[in-house]
Amino acid sequence: TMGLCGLTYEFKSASDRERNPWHVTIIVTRPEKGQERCQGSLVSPYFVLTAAHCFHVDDQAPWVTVEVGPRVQRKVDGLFLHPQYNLGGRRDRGVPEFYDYDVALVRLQTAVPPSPTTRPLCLPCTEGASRALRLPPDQSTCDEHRRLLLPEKNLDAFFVSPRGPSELQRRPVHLKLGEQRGPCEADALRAPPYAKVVALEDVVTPRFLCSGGTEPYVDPNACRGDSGGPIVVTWGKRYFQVGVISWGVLDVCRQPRAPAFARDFHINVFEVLPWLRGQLQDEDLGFL
Ligand SMILES: Cc1cc(Br)c(Nc2ncc[nH]2)c2c(Cl)c[nH]c12
Repeated sequence: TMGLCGLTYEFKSASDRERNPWHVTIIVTRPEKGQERCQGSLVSPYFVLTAAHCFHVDDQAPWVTVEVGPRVQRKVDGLFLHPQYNLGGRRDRGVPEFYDYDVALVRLQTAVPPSPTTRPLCLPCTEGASRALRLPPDQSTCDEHRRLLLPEKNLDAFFVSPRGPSELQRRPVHLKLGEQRGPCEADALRAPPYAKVVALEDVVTPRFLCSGGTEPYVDPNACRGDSGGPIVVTWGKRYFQVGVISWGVLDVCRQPRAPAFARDFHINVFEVLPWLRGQLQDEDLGFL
């Protein structure tokens, strides 16, 4: 059974890591090619969930390290990209970068034991999430988790951006799951790389959640370096992962006044559950 996922220390003097103990940074150092950074979330003692586009098909586990704390880097012994992720899969339709199924799991060489600064985020449709939602056994179904965690309306959520060596900043966003979903998704075609795309469905698939824009609130935008980080929703005092940051329309993350069509797209964790279940079957998470 999963320990206490999505639990934080939020007292006044708590550190950024005590408030976001699931947050990790992934560092890919390719021989003669420099470094690439992404964010990720601890989802079990051995596994980190991130974006598949953080890796190239020929990347190898020894080139990847996971920073679980300031100056604490862990080695990796496995990279598992979603089998349906294929960045070049729709070039024939004018889509230079196709981010469908943009998720990956990174296996650490040694387990990260739960501590005040390291603790997994709750994955929906697991026993740990049911306990964190305080659901009785008969209501502990994946459909019930989805109904509670992803209601069809504008939904408060947040992502975490590293700001400086050991500072983590929560950025509040609104997932457009109600009637604003259509307009949010439609802005995908304003992304310069998608100028030649004919049909919205060629870029935005049912796997995506959409955030950003200025209505009803001005949402911050993710930076490319935020890719792979979790989109988190709160239930009571516990935290759940509903998305993985994938891509955005404009790279305007540090500009204070982004245009209303600057949207960000995230992979919906509920849409990749069969893959998560398969990859994490030995992690004792108790998938429902
Ligand atoms: C967070 C994030 C990731 C990626 Br990958 C980007 N790259 C991109 N988006 C569309 C096509 N390519 C962007 C951009 Cl652009 C803004 N934010 C991004």
